Amino acid sequence: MCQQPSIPLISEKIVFYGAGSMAEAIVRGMIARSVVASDHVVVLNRSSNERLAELRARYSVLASNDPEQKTEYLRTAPVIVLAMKPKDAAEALRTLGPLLNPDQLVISVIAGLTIRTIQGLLGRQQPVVRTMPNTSSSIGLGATGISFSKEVDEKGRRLALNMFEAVGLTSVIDEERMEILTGISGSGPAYIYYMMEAMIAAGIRGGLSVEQSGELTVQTVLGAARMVQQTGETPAALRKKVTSPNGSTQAALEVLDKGDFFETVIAAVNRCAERSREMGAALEKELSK
Ligand SMILES: NC(=O)C1=CN([C@@H]2O[C@H](COP(=O)(O)OP(=O)(O)OC[C@H]3O[C@@H](n4cnc5c(N)ncnc54)[C@H](OP(=O)(O)O)[C@@H]3O)[C@@H](O)[C@H]2O)C=CC1
Ligand SMILES: O=C(O)[C@@H]1CCC=N1
Repeated sequence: MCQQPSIPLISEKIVFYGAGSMAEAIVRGMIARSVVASDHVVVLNRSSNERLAELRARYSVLASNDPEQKTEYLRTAPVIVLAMKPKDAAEALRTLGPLLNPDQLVISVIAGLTIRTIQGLLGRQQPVVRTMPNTSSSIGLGATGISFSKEVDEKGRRLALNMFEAVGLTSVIDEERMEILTGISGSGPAYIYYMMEAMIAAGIRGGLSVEQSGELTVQTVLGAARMVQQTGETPAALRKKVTSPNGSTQAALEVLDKGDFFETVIAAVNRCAERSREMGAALEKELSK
């Protein structure tokens, strides 16, 4: 694993095929860290011109919905990032396949979609990088799992790593582990936000102002994560330091345990992984159509 090393400038043109939250998070993170010039980033979507205008205004990237120009970008870009929803991926890949030449690197951020299915839908053994980033990439604090198809050469590996190292931590993993990684870090921000929503609501119900409860919760989550990172102590050891025998924290944790908090979180992570597999299986079925 590595985080925020000095990243060389990426000189290749990168086309984002899909221009939603995840594409924007990566674009924003890369541009904020100046690892790519904005005129080397192209964003394409299916139909929303307003969205493309928004991204153009925010990041000075290139964007187009003109069918001929779209085709030209896809035909020539050294790197194409697949960033549409799983339900839209099959059609997009079938259209993309015939446009590609063998050197173009395809990087997917799509949950569940396997390298085998991507190559099958493209109809060619394209070099493919399967990733699972998260939206914290937008502030350089992403966590991205990465797997490579055997066709990806050293230059392609380095390029993909540079992209995601620029926006946070990267972890190269066997593709079979991508679903469980999705359960931890791909979807993980949502669990933390949900926990924060509940803490903020509790504070407000107890009489704190919305601002007070929000600020205290954010600082608490930030401080807890930094403590784990900076002290090198385990979350369990740090938890014990907060928990005085028979004190208030112990009382709170007992309530969480009554709700089977620990096993519930594990079940949620596992269900996320299972759902990713289900989405992958649905896309794999597209191969026989
Ligand atoms: N959001 C997250 O936290 C994470 C998401 N992911 C993955 O990222 C992918 C995108 O998710 P997210 O950004 O949230 O989705 P969004 O709904 O925000 O964006 C989807 C984008 O895909 C575009 N699109 C749809 N069909 C096509 C097509 N045929 N050709 C080109 N573009 C198309 C849409 O364009 P239009 O608006 O014009 O229809 C839109 O710009 C998903 O596969 C998800 O699994 C991975 C990790 C984390
Ligand atoms: O919910 C989803 O399917 C995507 C994948 C990881 C985060 N969001």
